[in-house]
Amino acid sequence: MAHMLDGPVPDGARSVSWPWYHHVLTDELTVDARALFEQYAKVPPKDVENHIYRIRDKAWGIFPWPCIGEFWFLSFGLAKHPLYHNLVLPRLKTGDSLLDLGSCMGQDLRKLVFDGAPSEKIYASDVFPQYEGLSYELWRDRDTFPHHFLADDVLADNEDFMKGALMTKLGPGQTDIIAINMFLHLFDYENQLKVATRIIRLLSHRPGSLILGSQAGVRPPMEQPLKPPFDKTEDGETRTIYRHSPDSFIDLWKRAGSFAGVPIRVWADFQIMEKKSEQYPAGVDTGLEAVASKKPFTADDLFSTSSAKRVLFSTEPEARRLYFSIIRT
Ligand SMILES: C[S@@+](CC[C@H](N)C(=O)[O-])C[C@H]1O[C@@H](n2cnc3c(N)ncnc32)[C@H](O)[C@@H]1O
Repeated sequence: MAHMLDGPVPDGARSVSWPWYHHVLTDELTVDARALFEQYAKVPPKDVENHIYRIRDKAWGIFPWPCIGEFWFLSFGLAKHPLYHNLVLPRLKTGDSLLDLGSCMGQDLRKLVFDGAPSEKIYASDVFPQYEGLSYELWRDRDTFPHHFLADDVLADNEDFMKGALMTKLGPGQTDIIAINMFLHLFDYENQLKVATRIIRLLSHRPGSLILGSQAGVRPPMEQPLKPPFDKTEDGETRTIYRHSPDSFIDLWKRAGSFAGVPIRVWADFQIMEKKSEQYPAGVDTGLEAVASKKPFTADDLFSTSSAKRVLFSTEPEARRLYFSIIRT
């Protein structure tokens, strides 16, 4: 099955004329994002924008992902997940390990460390090995951030995947938390199932181990052709991706759980709004305090009470951000 990384990058794909290459920062550099550059990366305030433009253009030269062109890497997707503060951070502080799969510029891991997570057991993995060096350049932490980058291709054939860095350096059944942000939606259905099954195999055998993230979603779920110039392979084969609704996403993971022979519970829902300031309309009980007061946070909190769900709202049919958690039971 053809996918985006099959074959050479099409001619002109790195042109800065594509609409997903934004020439200037507008509201992407939030106060929170700026804080990370100034306080974590120690970039002088007046240099922050130019620092971002310079490294963003290097990343565009590696591969012209929309998340690079649109400065999505400044939005720290993991930190917006409803379980970030209540579950992910506390568990890392008590010794859990975390893998960021499809880590790109490594921003979610730096945000975790900035928010107090220890860095010893956090790992990044991406198909492009160049992101390791570029992340150090962006975050200026080569001497302090662990060199835990595993270059690997989650779509590799079985033999190569078994010999790859994820399986040999990290190993099956080892990782307590696996973050996949803006990742699975890059693939067609068949490849999503293959990758989801591999992710479940990487997950720790301990009940409560967690896979979480967010990605683009749509209702009803559908296969979509990729946008030009990635819509066709050199041989003229059409490239497609699969966009999920919460229900189809849950079904995908249940199938992957059965393939892997691992018991899991899956939760997925759309979130109405992207911007934090708009997320919780006045008067809405977010449920976060109720969640925070519960120790320990259990799988039941996520699935059978409304606590996590109350921060999220299913909405009308259209493209939305889909948030999800998969817990090993
Ligand atoms: C859209 S970016 C998202 C990056 C980041 N997680 C975020 O939320 O901004 C997807 C990432 O997945 C990586 N990726 C794509 N195909 C992959 C594959 N077959 N194996 C491993 N990583 C892959 C890309 O290189 C890219 O860094």
